[in-house]
Amino acid sequence: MPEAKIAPSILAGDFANLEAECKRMMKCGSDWLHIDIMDGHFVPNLTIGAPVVTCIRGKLPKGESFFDCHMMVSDPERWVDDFAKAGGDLYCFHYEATTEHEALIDKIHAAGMRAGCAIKPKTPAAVVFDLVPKLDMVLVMTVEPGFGGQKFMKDCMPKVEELRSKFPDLDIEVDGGLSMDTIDIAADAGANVIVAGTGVFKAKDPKEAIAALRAAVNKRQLK
Ligand SMILES: O=C(CO)[C@@H](O)[C@H](O)COP(=O)(O)O
Repeated sequence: MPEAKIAPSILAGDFANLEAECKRMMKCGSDWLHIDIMDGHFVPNLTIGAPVVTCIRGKLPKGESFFDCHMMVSDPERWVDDFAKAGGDLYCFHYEATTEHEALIDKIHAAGMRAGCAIKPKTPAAVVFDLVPKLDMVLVMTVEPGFGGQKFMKDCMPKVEELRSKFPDLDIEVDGGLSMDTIDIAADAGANVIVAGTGVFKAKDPKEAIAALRAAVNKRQLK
């Protein structure tokens, strides 16, 4: 299983102070920054677009901070070049948002980013099996995408188990409701990239929370 990566979701941060919030998470030991892009169409919520990501990238140099862009958008092909220019490192589109998966992955790679594919809770893991050889990551959503602060859906774990047993070296990300209460279930299933918004930003000590999430994934790797 690849190494643990903890990716705080800045959706749970203070959007009026994004630079400070991102730097705070990096100082607290986060590996990646998870950036939730919502278009009000693919999901019933609106967040930020490439201009905001460009501004954050201006304050956090590439190479020192990894931007994991979760594209909850219809027509994900449309934004690839903008997010590459904005300084995105990983462009994770939703399987449900396109029919041209392979072409999109090629486009993301050609733009210089890693490619991820996310699946919603009701989408079976098998839809991505044939894409995995081309992908850098699969994201198994553990809530319906659209909002932070929702309850972790444990019944998505068989999909993580299925993916981990077929693809031991794949980065498998989980996102939604991850905290110290739920991390062991996700880590035992085989997830190694952990997105946590509320669980980190609202923790009494975010540094401790990040370290504890990482320790839970590492503990599973030793089993
Ligand atoms: O993509 C999403 C929601 O659609 C997530 O990234 C959430 O923003 C995670 O927030 P918490 O559930 O950890 O508060």
